[in-house]
Amino acid sequence: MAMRVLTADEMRAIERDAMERGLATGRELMERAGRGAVRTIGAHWPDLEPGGARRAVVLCGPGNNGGDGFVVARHLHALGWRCDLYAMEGAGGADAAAMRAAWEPLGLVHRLGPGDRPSLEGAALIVDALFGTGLSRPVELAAIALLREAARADGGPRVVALDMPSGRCADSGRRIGPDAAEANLTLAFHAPKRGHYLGDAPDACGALRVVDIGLPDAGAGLPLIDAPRWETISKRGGHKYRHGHAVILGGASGKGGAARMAAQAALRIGAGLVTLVVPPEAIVENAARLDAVMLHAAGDAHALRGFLSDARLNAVGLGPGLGRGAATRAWVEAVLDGPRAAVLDADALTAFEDRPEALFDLLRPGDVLTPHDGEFARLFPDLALELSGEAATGPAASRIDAARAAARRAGAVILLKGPDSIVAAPDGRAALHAAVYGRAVPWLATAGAGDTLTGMITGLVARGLGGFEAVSAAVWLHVEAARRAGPGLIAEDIASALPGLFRDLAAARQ
Ligand SMILES: NC(=O)C1=CN([C@@H]2O[C@H](COP(=O)(O)OP(=O)(O)OC[C@H]3O[C@@H](n4cnc5c(N)ncnc54)[C@H](O)[C@@H]3O)[C@@H](O)[C@H]2O)[C@@H](O)CC1
Ligand SMILES: [K+]
Repeated sequence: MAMRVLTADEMRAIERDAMERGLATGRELMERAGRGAVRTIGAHWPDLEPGGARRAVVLCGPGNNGGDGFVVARHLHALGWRCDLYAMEGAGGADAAAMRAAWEPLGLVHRLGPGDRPSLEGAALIVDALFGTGLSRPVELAAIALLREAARADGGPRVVALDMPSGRCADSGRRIGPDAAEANLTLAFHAPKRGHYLGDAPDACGALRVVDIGLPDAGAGLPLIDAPRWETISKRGGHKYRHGHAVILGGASGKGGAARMAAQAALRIGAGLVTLVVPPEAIVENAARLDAVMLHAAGDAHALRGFLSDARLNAVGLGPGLGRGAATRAWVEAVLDGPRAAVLDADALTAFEDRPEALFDLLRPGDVLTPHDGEFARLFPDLALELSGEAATGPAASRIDAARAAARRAGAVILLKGPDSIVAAPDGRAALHAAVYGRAVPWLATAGAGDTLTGMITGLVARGLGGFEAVSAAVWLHVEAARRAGPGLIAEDIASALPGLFRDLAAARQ
Protein backbone atom coordinates (compact mmCIF):
# COMPACT_ATOMS: atom_id res chain seq x y z
CA MET A 1 0.00 0.00 0.00
CA ALA A 2 1.22 3.48 -0.82
CA MET A 3 2.56 5.46 2.08
CA ARG A 4 0.09 8.10 3.18
CA VAL A 5 0.37 11.50 4.75
CA LEU A 6 -2.07 12.70 7.37
CA THR A 7 -3.64 15.91 8.55
CA ALA A 8 -3.69 16.70 12.27
CA ASP A 9 -7.41 15.89 12.29
CA GLU A 10 -6.86 12.52 10.63
CA MET A 11 -4.13 11.73 13.18
CA ARG A 12 -6.42 12.63 16.08
CA ALA A 13 -9.19 10.47 14.61
CA ILE A 14 -6.85 7.47 14.37
CA GLU A 15 -5.75 7.99 17.96
CA ARG A 16 -9.33 8.44 19.21
CA ASP A 17 -10.51 5.36 17.36
CA ALA A 18 -7.71 3.23 18.81
CA MET A 19 -8.52 4.45 22.31
CA GLU A 20 -12.25 3.82 21.89
CA ARG A 21 -11.52 0.31 20.70
CA GLY A 22 -9.39 -0.27 23.78
CA LEU A 23 -6.18 -0.78 21.77
CA ALA A 24 -4.24 1.74 23.84
CA THR A 25 -4.75 4.57 26.30
CA GLY A 26 -3.55 8.09 25.56
CA ARG A 27 -0.86 7.65 28.18
CA GLU A 28 0.38 4.43 26.58
CA LEU A 29 0.58 6.15 23.22
CA MET A 30 2.55 9.00 24.76
CA GLU A 31 4.90 6.56 26.43
CA ARG A 32 5.44 4.72 23.12
CA ALA A 33 6.01 8.02 21.33
CA GLY A 34 8.69 9.16 23.77
CA ARG A 35 10.37 5.77 24.03
CA GLY A 36 10.29 5.30 20.26
CA ALA A 37 11.70 8.79 19.79
CA VAL A 38 14.73 8.01 21.95
CA ARG A 39 15.32 4.74 20.07
CA THR A 40 15.08 6.51 16.74
CA ILE A 41 17.41 9.30 17.80
CA GLY A 42 19.95 6.64 18.73
CA ALA A 43 19.53 4.85 15.42
CA HIS A 44 19.79 8.07 13.43
CA TRP A 45 22.82 9.40 15.30
CA PRO A 46 24.69 6.33 16.53
CA ASP A 47 27.51 8.53 17.83
CA LEU A 48 25.09 9.89 20.46
CA GLU A 49 24.06 6.42 21.55
CA PRO A 50 26.28 5.42 24.48
CA GLY A 51 24.98 8.27 26.63
CA GLY A 52 27.69 8.76 29.19
CA ALA A 53 27.85 12.27 30.53
CA ARG A 54 26.01 13.83 27.61
CA ARG A 55 23.71 16.72 28.28
CA ALA A 56 20.33 17.23 26.61
CA VAL A 57 18.11 20.29 26.77
CA VAL A 58 14.43 19.39 26.52
CA LEU A 59 11.90 22.13 25.77
CA CYS A 60 8.31 21.17 26.61
CA GLY A 61 5.13 22.95 25.52
CA PRO A 62 1.76 23.07 27.27
CA GLY A 63 0.08 20.18 25.43
CA ASN A 64 0.71 16.57 24.56
CA ASN A 65 3.77 17.40 22.50
CA GLY A 66 5.24 18.64 25.78
CA GLY A 67 4.10 15.39 27.40
CA ASP A 68 6.12 13.46 24.83
CA GLY A 69 9.10 15.62 25.78
CA PHE A 70 8.93 14.51 29.41
CA VAL A 71 8.88 10.87 28.29
CA VAL A 72 11.90 11.47 26.04
CA ALA A 73 13.74 13.03 28.98
CA ARG A 74 12.98 10.06 31.22
CA HIS A 75 14.27 7.56 28.64
CA LEU A 76 17.36 9.63 27.88
CA HIS A 77 17.99 9.81 31.63
CA ALA A 78 17.78 6.02 31.84
CA LEU A 79 20.52 5.87 29.19
CA GLY A 80 22.78 8.08 31.30
CA TRP A 81 21.98 11.47 29.83
CA ARG A 82 21.77 14.58 31.96
CA CYS A 83 18.56 16.31 30.91
CA ASP A 84 17.67 19.91 31.61
CA LEU A 85 13.95 20.41 31.32
CA TYR A 86 12.28 23.67 30.43
CA ALA A 87 8.49 23.73 30.35
CA MET A 88 5.97 26.35 29.33
CA GLU A 89 3.15 27.07 31.68
CA GLY A 90 -0.33 26.23 30.54
CA ALA A 91 -3.26 23.91 30.86
CA GLY A 92 -1.83 20.57 29.79
CA GLY A 93 -4.02 17.49 29.70
CA ALA A 94 -3.96 14.66 32.24
CA ASP A 95 -1.55 12.53 30.19
CA ALA A 96 1.02 15.27 29.85
CA ALA A 97 0.67 16.08 33.56
CA ALA A 98 1.25 12.42 34.43
CA MET A 99 4.40 12.34 32.29
CA ARG A 100 5.67 15.47 33.93
CA ALA A 101 5.01 13.91 37.35
CA ALA A 102 6.92 10.80 36.29
CA TRP A 103 9.90 12.98 35.36
CA GLU A 104 9.94 15.18 38.48
CA PRO A 105 11.74 12.72 40.80
CA LEU A 106 14.57 12.64 38.26
CA GLY A 107 15.33 16.33 37.94
CA LEU A 108 14.26 19.93 38.06
CA VAL A 109 11.83 21.52 35.64
CA HIS A 110 12.65 25.14 34.80
CA ARG A 111 9.92 27.47 33.73
CA LEU A 112 10.22 28.53 30.09
CA GLY A 113 8.98 32.11 29.74
CA PRO A 114 8.55 34.06 26.50
CA GLY A 115 11.96 35.73 26.66
CA ASP A 116 13.98 32.80 28.00
CA ARG A 117 16.90 31.36 26.05
CA PRO A 118 18.10 28.29 27.95
CA SER A 119 21.86 27.78 28.01
CA LEU A 120 23.12 25.19 25.54
CA GLU A 121 26.53 24.96 27.23
CA GLY A 122 27.84 21.43 26.86
CA ALA A 123 24.61 20.15 25.29
CA ALA A 124 24.79 17.50 22.58
CA LEU A 125 21.05 17.39 21.90
CA ILE A 126 18.08 19.75 22.05
CA VAL A 127 14.60 18.28 22.02
CA ASP A 128 11.87 20.49 20.58
CA ALA A 129 8.71 19.27 22.36
CA LEU A 130 6.98 22.66 22.34
CA PHE A 131 4.18 22.24 19.78
CA GLY A 132 3.10 19.47 17.45
CA THR A 133 -0.18 18.88 15.67
CA GLY A 134 -2.07 21.16 18.05
CA LEU A 135 -0.38 24.40 17.01
CA SER A 136 -3.09 26.96 16.39
CA ARG A 137 -1.53 30.42 16.66
CA PRO A 138 1.85 32.12 16.40
CA VAL A 139 4.43 31.05 18.95
CA GLU A 140 5.99 33.88 20.89
CA LEU A 141 9.06 32.39 22.50
CA ALA A 142 12.69 33.40 22.30
CA ALA A 143 13.49 29.69 22.47
CA ILE A 144 12.17 29.30 18.91
CA ALA A 145 15.06 31.37 17.54
CA LEU A 146 17.41 29.35 19.72
CA LEU A 147 16.21 26.11 18.09
CA ARG A 148 16.52 27.58 14.62
CA GLU A 149 20.02 28.91 15.20
CA ALA A 150 21.18 25.63 16.72
CA ALA A 151 19.76 23.61 13.82
CA ARG A 152 21.58 25.82 11.32
CA ALA A 153 24.90 25.94 13.18
CA ASP A 154 27.75 23.66 12.22
CA GLY A 155 28.86 21.75 15.27
CA GLY A 156 27.09 22.34 18.58
CA PRO A 157 24.02 20.47 19.71
CA ARG A 158 21.78 18.65 17.28
CA VAL A 159 18.10 19.54 17.26
CA VAL A 160 15.40 16.90 17.19
CA ALA A 161 11.77 17.99 16.76
CA LEU A 162 8.99 15.81 18.08
CA ASP A 163 6.28 15.48 15.42
CA MET A 164 6.88 18.95 13.89
CA PRO A 165 9.41 21.74 14.31
CA SER A 166 7.42 24.05 16.61
CA GLY A 167 5.72 26.91 14.80
CA ARG A 168 5.09 24.90 11.61
CA CYS A 169 1.58 23.83 10.69
CA ALA A 170 1.23 20.03 10.46
CA ASP A 171 -1.34 20.30 7.65
CA SER A 172 0.39 22.78 5.37
CA GLY A 173 4.01 22.90 6.49
CA ARG A 174 3.69 26.68 6.66
CA ARG A 175 4.87 28.92 9.44
CA ILE A 176 2.11 30.05 11.76
CA GLY A 177 3.24 33.57 12.52
CA PRO A 178 6.67 34.95 11.71
CA ASP A 179 8.76 32.62 13.83
CA ALA A 180 9.21 28.87 13.60
CA ALA A 181 11.79 26.40 14.81
CA GLU A 182 14.02 24.28 12.62
CA ALA A 183 15.50 20.88 13.32
CA ASN A 184 18.15 18.48 12.10
CA LEU A 185 15.82 15.53 12.60
CA THR A 186 12.04 15.44 12.85
CA LEU A 187 10.25 12.42 14.26
CA ALA A 188 6.72 11.88 12.96
CA PHE A 189 4.58 9.80 15.26
CA HIS A 190 2.67 6.93 13.58
CA ALA A 191 2.79 8.45 10.07
CA PRO A 192 4.16 11.50 8.32
CA LYS A 193 1.90 14.53 8.27
CA ARG A 194 1.25 16.53 5.09
CA GLY A 195 3.20 19.40 6.56
CA HIS A 196 6.41 17.38 6.57
CA TYR A 197 6.47 17.41 2.77
CA LEU A 198 5.04 20.75 1.69
CA GLY A 199 6.71 24.02 0.74
CA ASP A 200 9.91 24.80 2.60
CA ALA A 201 8.98 22.59 5.57
CA PRO A 202 11.37 19.76 4.58
CA ASP A 203 14.27 22.15 5.03
CA ALA A 204 12.94 23.07 8.45
CA CYS A 205 12.49 19.40 9.40
CA GLY A 206 16.04 18.37 8.47
CA ALA A 207 15.72 14.61 8.13
CA LEU A 208 12.39 12.86 8.64
CA ARG A 209 11.80 9.57 10.41
CA VAL A 210 8.55 7.89 11.35
CA VAL A 211 8.19 6.47 14.85
CA ASP A 212 5.78 3.55 15.13
CA ILE A 213 3.51 3.90 18.15
CA GLY A 214 1.55 0.71 17.54
CA LEU A 215 -1.54 2.26 15.97
CA PRO A 216 -3.28 0.33 13.18
CA ASP A 217 -2.94 1.62 9.63
CA ALA A 218 -6.51 2.25 8.57
CA GLY A 219 -5.58 3.61 5.15
CA ALA A 220 -6.51 7.20 5.98
CA GLY A 221 -4.71 10.14 4.44
CA LEU A 222 -3.41 11.27 1.10
CA PRO A 223 -1.27 8.83 -0.92
CA LEU A 224 2.37 9.62 -1.54
CA ILE A 225 3.07 8.76 -5.15
CA ASP A 226 5.43 5.83 -5.56
CA ALA A 227 6.74 3.92 -8.60
CA PRO A 228 4.03 3.12 -11.15
CA ARG A 229 3.18 -0.53 -11.55
CA TRP A 230 5.31 -1.97 -14.33
CA GLU A 231 2.14 -3.26 -16.04
CA THR A 232 1.00 0.37 -16.35
CA ILE A 233 3.98 1.50 -18.37
CA SER A 234 5.32 -1.62 -20.07
CA LYS A 235 4.45 -2.58 -23.63
CA ARG A 236 3.06 -6.04 -24.13
CA GLY A 237 3.29 -6.58 -27.84
CA GLY A 238 1.21 -4.99 -30.57
CA HIS A 239 2.50 -2.64 -33.24
CA LYS A 240 3.13 1.05 -32.83
CA TYR A 241 -0.43 2.07 -33.63
CA ARG A 242 -1.61 0.21 -30.53
CA HIS A 243 0.42 2.48 -28.27
CA GLY A 244 -1.14 5.75 -29.22
CA HIS A 245 -0.20 8.71 -31.33
CA ALA A 246 0.76 11.79 -29.35
CA VAL A 247 0.73 15.26 -30.85
CA ILE A 248 2.87 18.09 -29.53
CA LEU A 249 2.32 21.62 -30.76
CA GLY A 250 5.40 23.73 -31.34
CA GLY A 251 5.95 27.43 -31.86
CA ALA A 252 7.76 29.76 -34.19
CA SER A 253 11.12 29.15 -35.78
CA GLY A 254 13.97 29.66 -33.32
CA LYS A 255 11.77 28.80 -30.32
CA GLY A 256 11.36 25.13 -31.00
CA GLY A 257 13.57 23.50 -28.38
CA ALA A 258 10.93 23.24 -25.68
CA ALA A 259 8.39 21.50 -27.90
CA ARG A 260 11.06 19.20 -29.35
CA MET A 261 12.04 18.07 -25.87
CA ALA A 262 8.39 17.43 -25.05
CA ALA A 263 7.97 15.42 -28.26
CA GLN A 264 11.05 13.32 -27.61
CA ALA A 265 9.94 12.64 -24.05
CA ALA A 266 6.50 11.53 -25.31
CA LEU A 267 8.23 9.04 -27.57
CA ARG A 268 10.61 7.80 -24.87
CA ILE A 269 7.78 7.17 -22.45
CA GLY A 270 6.33 4.83 -25.00
CA ALA A 271 3.81 6.58 -27.25
CA GLY A 272 3.76 4.54 -30.49
CA LEU A 273 4.06 7.64 -32.64
CA VAL A 274 4.64 11.29 -31.93
CA THR A 275 3.98 14.15 -34.32
CA LEU A 276 5.22 17.66 -33.72
CA VAL A 277 2.93 20.21 -35.33
CA VAL A 278 4.58 23.55 -36.11
CA PRO A 279 3.94 26.61 -38.28
CA PRO A 280 5.18 26.05 -41.85
CA GLU A 281 8.18 28.35 -41.45
CA ALA A 282 9.45 26.22 -38.55
CA ILE A 283 9.49 22.95 -40.52
CA VAL A 284 13.05 23.31 -41.78
CA GLU A 285 14.50 23.97 -38.36
CA ASN A 286 12.66 21.04 -36.81
CA ALA A 287 13.35 18.66 -39.68
CA ALA A 288 17.04 19.27 -39.13
CA ARG A 289 16.71 18.32 -35.48
CA LEU A 290 14.30 15.39 -35.43
CA ASP A 291 14.23 11.87 -36.78
CA ALA A 292 11.92 9.54 -34.89
CA VAL A 293 9.48 12.36 -34.15
CA MET A 294 7.30 13.14 -37.17
CA LEU A 295 6.54 16.64 -38.37
CA HIS A 296 3.43 18.31 -39.66
CA ALA A 297 2.88 21.92 -40.70
CA ALA A 298 -0.20 23.87 -39.62
CA GLY A 299 -0.33 27.57 -40.37
CA ASP A 300 -3.34 28.44 -38.26
CA ALA A 301 -6.00 27.06 -35.94
CA HIS A 302 -8.17 26.05 -38.88
CA ALA A 303 -5.39 23.88 -40.30
CA LEU A 304 -4.78 22.43 -36.84
CA ARG A 305 -8.44 21.48 -36.47
CA GLY A 306 -8.25 19.71 -39.79
CA PHE A 307 -5.18 17.75 -38.76
CA LEU A 308 -6.63 16.78 -35.37
CA SER A 309 -9.76 15.37 -36.99
CA ASP A 310 -7.72 12.21 -37.60
CA ALA A 311 -9.16 9.82 -35.01
CA ARG A 312 -5.84 8.02 -34.52
CA LEU A 313 -4.32 11.03 -32.78
CA ASN A 314 -5.25 10.53 -29.17
CA ALA A 315 -3.51 13.13 -27.01
CA VAL A 316 -2.23 16.65 -27.57
CA GLY A 317 0.40 18.41 -25.48
CA LEU A 318 0.80 22.14 -25.89
CA GLY A 319 2.34 25.15 -24.27
CA PRO A 320 6.15 24.82 -24.28
CA GLY A 321 7.59 27.46 -26.61
CA LEU A 322 4.23 28.48 -28.09
CA GLY A 323 4.31 32.16 -27.14
CA ARG A 324 1.68 33.98 -25.14
CA GLY A 325 -0.33 35.71 -27.82
CA ALA A 326 -3.76 35.32 -29.34
CA ALA A 327 -2.45 32.63 -31.71
CA THR A 328 -1.73 30.36 -28.75
CA ARG A 329 -5.23 30.94 -27.38
CA ALA A 330 -6.65 30.00 -30.77
CA TRP A 331 -4.60 26.79 -30.80
CA VAL A 332 -5.77 25.88 -27.30
CA GLU A 333 -9.38 26.52 -28.33
CA ALA A 334 -8.94 24.39 -31.44
CA VAL A 335 -7.53 21.50 -29.40
CA LEU A 336 -10.14 21.68 -26.65
CA ASP A 337 -12.91 21.86 -29.21
CA GLY A 338 -11.93 18.42 -30.52
CA PRO A 339 -12.20 14.99 -28.92
CA ARG A 340 -8.52 14.58 -27.94
CA ALA A 341 -7.35 14.75 -24.33
CA ALA A 342 -5.07 17.77 -23.87
CA VAL A 343 -2.08 18.46 -21.64
CA LEU A 344 -1.65 22.21 -21.18
CA ASP A 345 1.50 23.79 -19.86
CA ALA A 346 3.51 27.01 -19.93
CA ASP A 347 2.29 29.48 -22.58
CA ALA A 348 -0.95 27.55 -23.14
CA LEU A 349 -1.82 28.46 -19.53
CA THR A 350 -0.38 31.95 -19.43
CA ALA A 351 -2.25 32.87 -22.62
CA PHE A 352 -5.41 32.80 -20.49
CA GLU A 353 -4.19 34.86 -17.56
CA ASP A 354 -6.59 37.70 -18.41
CA ARG A 355 -9.64 35.47 -18.44
CA PRO A 356 -9.00 32.04 -16.93
CA GLU A 357 -12.74 31.27 -16.93
CA ALA A 358 -12.66 31.17 -20.73
CA LEU A 359 -10.16 28.33 -20.44
CA PHE A 360 -12.06 26.55 -17.66
CA ASP A 361 -15.25 26.61 -19.76
CA LEU A 362 -13.49 24.60 -22.45
CA LEU A 363 -11.71 22.01 -20.30
CA ARG A 364 -12.88 18.43 -19.95
CA PRO A 365 -12.29 16.17 -16.87
CA GLY A 366 -9.56 14.18 -18.64
CA ASP A 367 -7.53 17.24 -19.63
CA VAL A 368 -4.42 18.09 -17.64
CA LEU A 369 -3.00 21.46 -16.58
CA THR A 370 0.59 21.46 -15.34
CA PRO A 371 1.28 24.88 -13.77
CA HIS A 372 4.29 25.74 -11.68
CA ASP A 373 3.65 28.21 -8.86
CA GLY A 374 3.86 31.30 -11.10
CA GLU A 375 1.47 29.90 -13.71
CA PHE A 376 -0.85 28.70 -10.96
CA ALA A 377 -1.00 32.22 -9.51
CA ARG A 378 -1.95 33.65 -12.92
CA LEU A 379 -4.87 31.24 -13.37
CA PHE A 380 -5.97 30.98 -9.73
CA PRO A 381 -4.87 34.25 -8.10
CA ASP A 382 -7.20 33.93 -5.12
CA LEU A 383 -6.04 30.40 -4.30
CA ALA A 384 -2.39 31.41 -4.63
CA LEU A 385 -2.97 34.39 -2.35
CA GLU A 386 -4.23 32.10 0.42
CA LEU A 387 -0.87 30.31 0.28
CA SER A 388 1.36 33.32 0.28
CA GLY A 389 3.47 34.26 3.25
CA GLU A 390 3.02 32.94 6.73
CA ALA A 391 -0.38 31.99 8.09
CA ALA A 392 -2.00 33.73 11.06
CA THR A 393 -3.78 30.69 12.48
CA GLY A 394 -3.56 26.93 12.12
CA PRO A 395 -4.37 24.64 10.53
CA ALA A 396 -3.53 26.76 7.49
CA ALA A 397 -4.50 26.37 3.82
CA SER A 398 -2.05 24.11 2.02
CA ARG A 399 -0.88 23.52 -1.55
CA ILE A 400 -2.99 20.37 -1.45
CA ASP A 401 -6.14 22.36 -0.68
CA ALA A 402 -5.24 24.84 -3.41
CA ALA A 403 -4.63 22.17 -6.06
CA ARG A 404 -7.89 20.43 -5.16
CA ALA A 405 -9.88 23.65 -5.37
CA ALA A 406 -8.21 24.49 -8.67
CA ALA A 407 -9.07 21.09 -10.16
CA ARG A 408 -12.70 21.54 -9.16
CA ARG A 409 -12.83 25.04 -10.59
CA ALA A 410 -11.05 24.20 -13.83
CA GLY A 411 -12.89 20.91 -14.29
CA ALA A 412 -9.60 19.23 -15.21
CA VAL A 413 -6.66 17.43 -13.64
CA ILE A 414 -4.17 19.84 -12.07
CA LEU A 415 -0.52 19.13 -11.49
CA LEU A 416 0.83 21.86 -9.22
CA LYS A 417 4.56 21.42 -9.78
CA GLY A 418 7.39 21.75 -7.31
CA PRO A 419 9.61 19.58 -5.16
CA ASP A 420 6.22 18.87 -3.59
CA SER A 421 4.01 18.19 -6.61
CA ILE A 422 0.30 17.80 -6.07
CA VAL A 423 -1.95 16.05 -8.54
CA ALA A 424 -5.66 16.68 -8.12
CA ALA A 425 -8.64 15.62 -10.23
CA PRO A 426 -12.01 17.35 -10.47
CA ASP A 427 -13.65 14.31 -8.85
CA GLY A 428 -11.72 14.98 -5.62
CA ARG A 429 -8.87 12.49 -6.01
CA ALA A 430 -5.49 13.88 -5.01
CA ALA A 431 -1.98 12.60 -4.36
CA LEU A 432 1.34 14.07 -3.38
CA HIS A 433 4.67 13.47 -5.04
CA ALA A 434 7.57 14.42 -2.83
CA ALA A 435 11.03 14.97 -4.29
CA VAL A 436 12.42 15.93 -0.90
CA TYR A 437 14.59 14.37 1.79
CA GLY A 438 16.35 11.34 0.24
CA ARG A 439 14.66 11.95 -3.14
CA ALA A 440 15.59 15.61 -3.49
CA VAL A 441 16.82 16.53 -6.98
CA PRO A 442 17.75 20.21 -6.84
CA TRP A 443 19.47 19.90 -10.24
CA LEU A 444 16.04 19.29 -11.78
CA ALA A 445 15.50 23.05 -11.56
CA THR A 446 16.83 23.50 -15.09
CA ALA A 447 15.52 24.88 -18.38
CA GLY A 448 13.34 22.40 -20.21
CA ALA A 449 12.65 20.02 -17.32
CA GLY A 450 9.00 21.06 -17.26
CA ASP A 451 8.67 20.70 -21.05
CA THR A 452 9.98 17.17 -20.75
CA LEU A 453 7.41 16.38 -18.07
CA THR A 454 4.64 17.72 -20.31
CA GLY A 455 5.81 15.38 -23.05
CA MET A 456 5.94 12.41 -20.68
CA ILE A 457 2.39 13.05 -19.49
CA THR A 458 1.15 13.51 -23.07
CA GLY A 459 2.83 10.28 -24.11
CA LEU A 460 1.17 8.33 -21.30
CA VAL A 461 -2.24 9.85 -22.05
CA ALA A 462 -1.75 8.86 -25.70
CA ARG A 463 -1.05 5.34 -24.50
CA GLY A 464 -4.45 5.25 -22.82
CA LEU A 465 -3.86 6.29 -19.23
CA GLY A 466 -6.36 8.67 -17.62
CA GLY A 467 -5.07 12.15 -16.84
CA PHE A 468 -4.68 11.52 -13.11
CA GLU A 469 -2.87 8.20 -13.63
CA ALA A 470 -0.65 9.62 -16.37
CA VAL A 471 0.43 12.53 -14.22
CA SER A 472 1.05 10.29 -11.19
CA ALA A 473 3.28 7.95 -13.20
CA ALA A 474 5.06 10.74 -15.06
CA VAL A 475 6.03 12.81 -12.02
CA TRP A 476 7.62 9.83 -10.36
CA LEU A 477 9.46 8.70 -13.51
CA HIS A 478 10.60 12.28 -14.20
CA VAL A 479 12.23 12.63 -10.78
CA GLU A 480 13.65 9.13 -10.80
CA ALA A 481 15.19 9.70 -14.24
CA ALA A 482 16.68 12.96 -12.99
CA ARG A 483 18.10 11.20 -9.93
CA ARG A 484 19.85 8.76 -12.25
CA ALA A 485 21.28 11.52 -14.40
CA GLY A 486 22.48 13.30 -11.27
CA PRO A 487 24.02 16.75 -10.83
CA GLY A 488 25.02 18.33 -14.11
CA LEU A 489 21.77 17.18 -15.67
CA ILE A 490 20.32 19.08 -18.60
CA ALA A 491 16.73 18.51 -19.62
CA GLU A 492 17.59 16.18 -22.52
CA ASP A 493 19.16 13.77 -20.04
CA ILE A 494 15.81 13.08 -18.39
CA ALA A 495 14.29 11.31 -21.41
CA SER A 496 17.64 9.65 -22.10
CA ALA A 497 17.63 8.12 -18.62
CA LEU A 498 14.22 6.50 -19.11
CA PRO A 499 15.39 3.28 -20.85
CA GLY A 500 17.71 2.39 -17.95
CA LEU A 501 15.00 3.21 -15.46
CA PHE A 502 12.49 1.03 -17.30
CA ARG A 503 14.99 -1.81 -17.42
CA ASP A 504 15.37 -1.65 -13.66
CA LEU A 505 11.65 -1.39 -13.02
CA ALA A 506 11.10 -4.47 -15.18
CA ALA A 507 13.88 -6.35 -13.39
CA ALA A 508 12.55 -5.39 -9.95
CA ARG A 509 9.24 -6.98 -10.84
CA GLN A 510 10.73 -10.39 -11.69
N1 LIG B 1 -2.50 12.16 18.29
C1 LIG B 1 -1.80 11.12 18.74
O1 LIG B 1 -2.10 9.99 18.42
C2 LIG B 1 -0.65 11.30 19.61
C3 LIG B 1 -0.17 12.57 19.88
N2 LIG B 1 0.95 12.74 20.55
C4 LIG B 1 1.52 14.07 20.69
O2 LIG B 1 0.56 15.03 20.91
C5 LIG B 1 0.77 16.12 20.04
C6 LIG B 1 -0.48 16.88 19.89
O3 LIG B 1 -0.86 17.29 21.17
P1 LIG B 1 -1.87 18.49 21.43
O4 LIG B 1 -3.09 18.27 20.64
O5 LIG B 1 -2.00 18.58 22.90
O6 LIG B 1 -1.16 19.73 20.79
P2 LIG B 1 0.28 20.39 21.04
O7 LIG B 1 1.00 19.73 22.12
O8 LIG B 1 0.88 20.50 19.72
O9 LIG B 1 -0.08 21.87 21.51
C7 LIG B 1 -1.36 22.23 21.77
C8 LIG B 1 -1.52 23.06 23.01
O10 LIG B 1 -0.90 24.30 22.90
C9 LIG B 1 -1.88 25.34 22.78
N3 LIG B 1 -1.35 26.21 21.74
C10 LIG B 1 -1.43 26.06 20.40
N4 LIG B 1 -0.70 27.00 19.77
C11 LIG B 1 -0.12 27.75 20.75
C12 LIG B 1 0.75 28.85 20.75
N5 LIG B 1 1.19 29.34 19.62
N6 LIG B 1 1.16 29.36 21.92
C13 LIG B 1 0.72 28.85 23.06
N7 LIG B 1 -0.11 27.80 23.15
C14 LIG B 1 -0.52 27.25 22.00
C15 LIG B 1 -3.15 24.65 22.45
O11 LIG B 1 -4.26 25.39 22.89
C16 LIG B 1 -2.96 23.33 23.19
O12 LIG B 1 -3.22 23.48 24.55
C17 LIG B 1 1.34 15.51 18.81
O13 LIG B 1 2.02 16.40 17.99
C18 LIG B 1 2.25 14.46 19.43
O14 LIG B 1 3.50 15.05 19.75
C19 LIG B 1 1.72 11.65 21.10
O15 LIG B 1 1.68 11.77 22.49
C20 LIG B 1 1.31 10.29 20.70
C21 LIG B 1 -0.03 10.10 20.21
K1 LIG C 1 7.69 19.97 18.33
